[in-house]
Amino acid sequence: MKKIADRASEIFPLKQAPLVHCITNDVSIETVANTLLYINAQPIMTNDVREFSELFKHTSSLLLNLGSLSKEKESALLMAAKKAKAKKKPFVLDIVGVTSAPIAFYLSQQLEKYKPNILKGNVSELRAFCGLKVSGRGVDSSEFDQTEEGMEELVKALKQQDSSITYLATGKKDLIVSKDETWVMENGVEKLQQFTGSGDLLGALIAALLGEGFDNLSAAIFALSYLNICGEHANKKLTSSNGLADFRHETLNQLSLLSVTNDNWFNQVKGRKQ
Ligand SMILES: Nc1ncnc2c1ncn2[C@@H]1O[C@H](COP(=O)(O)OP(=O)(O)O)[C@@H](O)[C@H]1O
Ligand SMILES: Cc1ncsc1CCOP(=O)(O)O
Ligand SMILES: [Mg+2]
Repeated sequence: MKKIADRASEIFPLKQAPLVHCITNDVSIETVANTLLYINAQPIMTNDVREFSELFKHTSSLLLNLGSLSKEKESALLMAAKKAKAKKKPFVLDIVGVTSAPIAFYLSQQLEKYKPNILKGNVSELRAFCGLKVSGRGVDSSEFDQTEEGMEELVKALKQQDSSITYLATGKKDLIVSKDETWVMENGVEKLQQFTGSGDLLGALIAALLGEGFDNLSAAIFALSYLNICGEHANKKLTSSNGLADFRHETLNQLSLLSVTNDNWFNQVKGRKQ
């Protein structure tokens, strides 16, 4: 952790302004694009497969998000994943909604075969992905899926998935499972669950770090910790007259501020390797 912490102060804002191609959902698309700009990455939100050949010559990484699916988006997601594998372009797969959307679930299984660097979702989505019993519905996770036994069961199931992929399950505690290492991370505040797109923008942060050249595990740990510590700082700034929209606004503000005002932000990370 000490070695990682030494590098953390220099990560944000990103030095190389990676261009991140995002195929994401209609709900949080603007938040995702702005998130990338706030950390000095560049977003391009393109679903049109006719543009992919040219676009892939210029992009640093790719984000695929299964929220608000359509037939057209399904084809774009499959085509982008296929191209990413062929061109060795790093990509994140965010399996939004697989808990209760059978088409998204089937698509997540197909897309996994193209070997995303990171496959992420909330704890309920990752449980559904692994075929475990779930209480979560829609796109949100359930606290009943996050008991100690439930989390242990999920770690075991993730360890049996594809060992070339790093899996991230988010919630009160976050699990990162890669071939050789399992991490349990504990930053963040509950309010992060109460604005739509917090998971989606995390996917974009990870994709940006992959585009900047970070390895899978470092990209997951740095992006997750940065977002969650931004949320903690935002929460501290709120008074009783602030609502959840202010929390959202301040968390997004912190994406461009935290690294500048707290160059030792990584010392605030709570997490451990199992
Ligand atoms: N109860 C919680 N306490 C602290 N942090 C949380 C909590 N729930 C979610 N988070 C954090 O919020 C971010 C989004 O996670 P989550 O809400 O699980 O994703 P999604 O929006 O995809 O459902 C993650 O960084 C996660 O660690
Ligand atoms: C509400 C909603 N419906 C389809 S996609 C979406 C946004 C999901 O965002 P997140 O996964 O970050 O909660
Ligand atoms: Mg999500």
